[in-house]
Amino acid sequence: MKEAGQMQSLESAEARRSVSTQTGSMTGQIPRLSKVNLFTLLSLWMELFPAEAQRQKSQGSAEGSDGPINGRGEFSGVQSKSKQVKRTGLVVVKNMKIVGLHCSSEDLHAGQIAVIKHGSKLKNCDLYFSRKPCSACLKMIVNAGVNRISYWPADPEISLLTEASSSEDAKLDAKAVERLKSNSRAHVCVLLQPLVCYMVQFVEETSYKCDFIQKIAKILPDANIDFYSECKQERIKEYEMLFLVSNEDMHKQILMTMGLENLCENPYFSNLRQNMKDLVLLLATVASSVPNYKHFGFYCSNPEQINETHNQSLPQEIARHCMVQARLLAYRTEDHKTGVGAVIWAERKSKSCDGTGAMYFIGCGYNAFPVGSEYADFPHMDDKQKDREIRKFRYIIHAEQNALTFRCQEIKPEERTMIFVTKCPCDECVPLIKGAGIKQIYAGDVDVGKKKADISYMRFGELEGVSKFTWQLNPSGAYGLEQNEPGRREIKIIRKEKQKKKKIQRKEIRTILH
Ligand SMILES: O=c1ccn([C@H]2C[C@H](O)[C@@H](COP(=O)(O)OP(=O)(O)OP(=O)(O)O)O2)c(=O)[nH]1
Repeated sequence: MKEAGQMQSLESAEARRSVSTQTGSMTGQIPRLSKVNLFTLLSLWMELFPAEAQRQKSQGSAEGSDGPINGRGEFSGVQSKSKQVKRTGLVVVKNMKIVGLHCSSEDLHAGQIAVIKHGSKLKNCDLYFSRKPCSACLKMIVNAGVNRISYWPADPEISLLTEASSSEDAKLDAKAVERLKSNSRAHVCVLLQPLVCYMVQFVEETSYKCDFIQKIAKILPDANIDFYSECKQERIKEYEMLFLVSNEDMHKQILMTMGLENLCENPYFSNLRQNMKDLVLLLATVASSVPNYKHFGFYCSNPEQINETHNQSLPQEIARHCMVQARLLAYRTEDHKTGVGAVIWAERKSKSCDGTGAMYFIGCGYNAFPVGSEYADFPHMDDKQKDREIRKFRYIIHAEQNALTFRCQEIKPEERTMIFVTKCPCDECVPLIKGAGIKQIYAGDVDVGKKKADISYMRFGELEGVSKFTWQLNPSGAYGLEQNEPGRREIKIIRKEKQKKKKIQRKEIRTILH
């Protein structure tokens, strides 16, 4: 209870720090995602990590409609019926910082993976599960001395949503979990906070306006303007099926079997379901802001680099997945105008035991004022403010800088380490990223080449030795657009303009040097 109290007071302090906006949002306030909700959303998002699905797909292990791969070749969240094991996402948090993002694999549950990866370092950590863990995971986690275990209150890891014959084991497991819970020091709880006012509208507005959607709208002006809403509706349906229990009575049954009788009465039950629905809607909205649309993706603009294996990009599905994580992180920003999120992943040479293929988490961050500072300690204004002294730029720590500073793993030179940033890295961050040994950058390119009064984005375009994958229409042209299609024409024009700009820049440099 004490810990829950601490968390509440921390969150309400954060709510007080939300500041009035210059951008004229309808509320006059920029809402921020609470840390509790962010961790919860990331745990759901990890449940959807595509790497394992890909591996299984390539091994041809799809098992029809009940198997892990659904008709669209996507992970449906359900593993084989006989095993009754659901795929689970997990976020490990230490001192309010994310130190691990995991998801279950064919062989291991997310909780078991956390024990393998962190060992005794799990002591005093807070764990956020996308499903209530089973007894096999809980006994090890409790034994490691974790502080809190929070879980998404739908169908647990050992499914209670199955036929009576096989649910006997599931019920026994739920009982064992309750027994472990009552004898453990760790606080095992459902930790969903209602979203702050206007959060959903704010996320909708900013997702639609984000670079990725706007670039599609710009390059393919003839594209169905509703593609974003269509994509969002699809995501909402998909995630509701995965993360909510549609039948209220069945949901109550599950909650009762999981020891949550106190949540089965109204208004608690309806509040719980509403909070769950809001978070699912938010996740779907953010996910559709980096859409799987036509031939858009993260591509290298330099055609000479494309064929070198070192520079090869991740499968688009995984790149998009990591960028959505970065976009979720951006909703924690302390900059009331521009939110930026960054997440760093690395890839081992061989596949690992968890559900992320060979990938593992290095660190993440968002743009914020120095740790421990209070609202009004530092200036918040942008470069439209005449008085340079009260501009934010010299004080705010960038998303990439926080991700690098608070990383929980070393960056190894022999491994492919990748950073996903929601915005083009600025001139302060580019040399940091390169110097840290990061091999690939996935980003938008909206401000590339811009020099603003206090911040500039000149170095990203010129950066060498680090592969850059920006959000664009597949430049290989292998997507079969007609030559006279507007998208193709636009690309050619943009490329020519870029080349012209580069030529002018080079000329300018030469004149300065002489
Ligand atoms: O690599 C970067 C670059 C910037 N930022 C953050 C710092 C600052 O909080 C904000 C600056 O954003 P921008 O360049 O868009 O300036 P603005 O004044 O916020 O907006 P604009 O000039 O586009 O109106 O983004 C990062 O986190 N990483």
